Amino acid sequence: MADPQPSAARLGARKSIATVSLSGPLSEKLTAIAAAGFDGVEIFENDLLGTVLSPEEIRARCADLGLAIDLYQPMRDVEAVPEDVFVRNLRRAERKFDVMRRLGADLLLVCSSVDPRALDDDALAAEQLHRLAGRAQEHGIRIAYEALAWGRHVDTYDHAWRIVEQAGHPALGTCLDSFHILSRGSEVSGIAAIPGEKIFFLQLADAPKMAMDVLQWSRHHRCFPGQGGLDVASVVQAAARTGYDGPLSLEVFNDVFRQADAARTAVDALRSLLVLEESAGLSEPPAPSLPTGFAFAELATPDTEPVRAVLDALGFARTGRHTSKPVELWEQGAARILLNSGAGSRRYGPALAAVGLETPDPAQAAHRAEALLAPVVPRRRAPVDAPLDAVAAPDGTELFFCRTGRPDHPSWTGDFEPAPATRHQAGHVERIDHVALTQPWHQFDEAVLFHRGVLGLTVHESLDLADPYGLFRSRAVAAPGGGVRLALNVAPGPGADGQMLQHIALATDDVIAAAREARARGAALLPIPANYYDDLAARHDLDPRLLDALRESGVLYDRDEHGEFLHCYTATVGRVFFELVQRTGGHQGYGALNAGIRLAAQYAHQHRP
Ligand SMILES: O=C(O)c1ccc(O)c(O)c1
Ligand SMILES: [Mg+2]
Repeated sequence: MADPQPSAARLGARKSIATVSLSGPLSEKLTAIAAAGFDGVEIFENDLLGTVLSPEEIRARCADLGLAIDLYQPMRDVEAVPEDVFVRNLRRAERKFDVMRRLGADLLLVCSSVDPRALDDDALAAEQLHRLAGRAQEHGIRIAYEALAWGRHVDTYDHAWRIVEQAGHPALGTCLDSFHILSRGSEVSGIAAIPGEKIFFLQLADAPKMAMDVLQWSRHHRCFPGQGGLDVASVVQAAARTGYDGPLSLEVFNDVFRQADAARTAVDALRSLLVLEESAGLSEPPAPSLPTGFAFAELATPDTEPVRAVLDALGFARTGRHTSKPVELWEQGAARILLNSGAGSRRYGPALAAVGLETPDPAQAAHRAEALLAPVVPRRRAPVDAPLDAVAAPDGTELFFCRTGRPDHPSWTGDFEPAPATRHQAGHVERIDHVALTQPWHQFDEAVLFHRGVLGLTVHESLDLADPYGLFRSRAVAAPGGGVRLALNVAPGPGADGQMLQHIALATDDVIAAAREARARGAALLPIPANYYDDLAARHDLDPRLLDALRESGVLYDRDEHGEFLHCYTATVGRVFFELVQRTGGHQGYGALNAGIRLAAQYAHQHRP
């Protein structure tokens, strides 16, 4: 769990979150929300109905935790109904006013009606909302009217605002919700027409672009800003320009977050608001110091022998030994692999434990990471070790901000002394091309936002990859220039052995030669089915000699408008495997088209008779 840093959260606007966004009982949600560093909450009615705490106890709990109750919600199906129905609605409202008095809440969200009895009559809607606001005012309560994207007659924010304007009551304003606005494709420029003091509340949610019914989309797939495909910052900016100075409040309905750990989700949520504020130009956290390359990848395993054998076959040589820890440095070209036998698990075998990122300004990168609530890795170093700043990514991988071999900064390589060389570096490997990290399924969105926000990496489109027992998502995050590329994959489900495999892709100048030589030196490379090459011949107009060479060396092939991508894989050791890749002509991909072949081949290899 991240160390909450409320001071960072308190910069900029006040920040709130709707209790519906998190898992668990209300009391645990409130604890998680406060621990992350939020200023306030929207209490969702269902959370109140389902708790044994009385409204007074919820009020006291929030006060103890330093949380304001910014909103109570929702009240549904109020407006534009026949008079007898409306009279009953007013009676319903009185019950809510009473609960709110006991809670100490003074803002009630009313969402546009989905009642089949509601009439398409703005004047009636305005008149009835005016009466409701009058009643509310007697209790010191204000009403924020929100257009649901699937409202029966009112489904856009500008329509809701027109009704609020027509009603003309001081206790009636509007609530803007970025999901409803952006899911309908509404122009955010219209927000400028609303006086800031009539925007009573601002709710924020993102969502991946999906072609589906908007109600289902909203109720299952909302995510925190920066995790989906909507331009939430444009809504924040537009609202800020009106003079709106209320809280930025997250309201996310999401099947995954409803199950995930609330404390962790709350930190993820607050991080999304911090990144959003920066994107909207409302705050300036320390700027990212964009990584330019990989300094190293560290594998942890008590039993190093199987990995040493693979590294040796790939042409790496052991060149150094840490002066105070059981860690070996293996090098080839600019690719550096650390083998740490003082960590890792005997049960699962070798695993990727850490990645070193070449960073122009490591201290700056660490300041940003801290400001964005990244858990800082405690320095467990010997007195002589170079000071290294590191943070833990959501999957536990430690990310070190490094400056290797520069005179202006201590280099981690200074902690290594020359080791008796195993052999000469002999392969075609030039550097680390990318690292693929498998994420637990319920932390995927968090991981994407973490790498984008904390490291400043660019997020590429989400892909669906098929393996024999599942379909899972994959998203690349990369630094401009491509010096650092990470592929984030969702762990396939339990049906696919549920393994959290990770891999290190090594850039070569000649992958076919590299594969042949690695095999000759005893590497087990992943066999690729002949059917793949028959199909490849049909898909691409390849030189028959190249096709033969690919087939013979087990190399996969992909191509885009920029160039080619040739790659092959070693067998898996523990939880890791290596990939050899060759890019030509500025190819930017990762061989996604071949991922299904690779996964099927890995499955077959693992279950070979
Ligand atoms: O899904 C809903 O019903 C719902 C309720 C209240 C909101 O503020 C909202 O945006 C959606
Ligand atoms: Mg809403």
